[in-house]
Amino acid sequence: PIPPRLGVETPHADELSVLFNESLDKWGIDIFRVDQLSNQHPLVTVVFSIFEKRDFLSKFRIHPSTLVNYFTGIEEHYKKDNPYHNAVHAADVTQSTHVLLNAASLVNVFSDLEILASIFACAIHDVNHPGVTNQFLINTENELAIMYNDMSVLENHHCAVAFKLLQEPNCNILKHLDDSQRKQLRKMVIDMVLATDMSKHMSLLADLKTMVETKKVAGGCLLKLDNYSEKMQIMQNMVHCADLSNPAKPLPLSTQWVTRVMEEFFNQGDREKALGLPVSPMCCRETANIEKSQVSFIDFIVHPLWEAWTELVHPDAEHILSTLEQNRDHYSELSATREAEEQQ
Ligand SMILES: COc1ccc(-c2ccn(C[C@@H](O)CN3CCOCC3)n2)cc1OC1CCCC1
Ligand SMILES: [Zn+2]
Repeated sequence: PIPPRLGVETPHADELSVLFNESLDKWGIDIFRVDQLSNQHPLVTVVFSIFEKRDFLSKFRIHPSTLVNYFTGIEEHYKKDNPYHNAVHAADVTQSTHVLLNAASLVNVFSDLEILASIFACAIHDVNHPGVTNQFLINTENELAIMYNDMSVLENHHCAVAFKLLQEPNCNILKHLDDSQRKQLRKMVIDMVLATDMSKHMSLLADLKTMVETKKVAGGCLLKLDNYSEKMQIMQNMVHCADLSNPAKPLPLSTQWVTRVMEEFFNQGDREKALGLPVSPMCCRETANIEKSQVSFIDFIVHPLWEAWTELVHPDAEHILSTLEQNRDHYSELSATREAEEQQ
């Protein structure tokens, strides 16, 4: 059976294809509207549409129904009752990376296989996320922490689940890649997904800054990426940027992500309290200052990363960095007024 266009059955197919025709390649597509219009299959439809746009079905000889089967399986393994780490987040990171890959200074930098690996890595990067942090799994001696010896527990799990699902019937989208391509793709996906572990953030950013410094000296061209590790560094930072892109999206989207992530963190805080464990930072619903936390998250983590990325792909990400800076000022003003109110 030929799968439906856009990869999903929905009464809103016309509206959804108009939305994709206008905004699939744009920073700031309303991914929450994609979730609604796709009958709650945001990841399948985003991946299907990107693969079609990039002609990956013919380039890699992927049958449409195999693509739909596999990413429907992946989507089902994203926990729907996670407020944040669910299939909408996966669709958001995937579509965001699709846009970043279109930067003029990245044209001809990546091969089709590297682009396939990046899109695939985003789609699966948080699959079967339990809605709690690595630290929580370690503190509660969760079976996943035991399985992965406390090392990048979530990220190892996401990768393993994704590759295991490839072995389900009619799900092997990599069937027609040759052995070398499949081995290369598997390594690239593992390298990118493991790099989404926030504990790797500082070293990833330091390497990116070094690369930007040397690139500036070498006359600003990115094309001279001759080894795997330099190319992978850029791909890892690109996916990490997309994973931390919520504060850099138009404000109406950014605020919805803040509400969702805080609800997930507060649920974790409730569980820590019930277990008599110390409540993790920003996870206590009674004391958290949401706006203030966003300002520090942006100032210490997100802005330094996007500043480095913007320099690397100059001038293609300027508008993203300025949106981030405007949003930061919005949260900062909000937190100042909230503090003033609390004084009265
Ligand atoms: C839109 O804002 C966010 C979007 C995504 C995230 C995010 C995703 C994964 N992580 C990694 C944490 O799961 C791991 N941390 C280790 C420290 O304890 C808290 C948990 N973080 C965080 C965001 O904001 C934070 C929550 C309040 C301000 C900062
Ligand atoms: Zn993520």
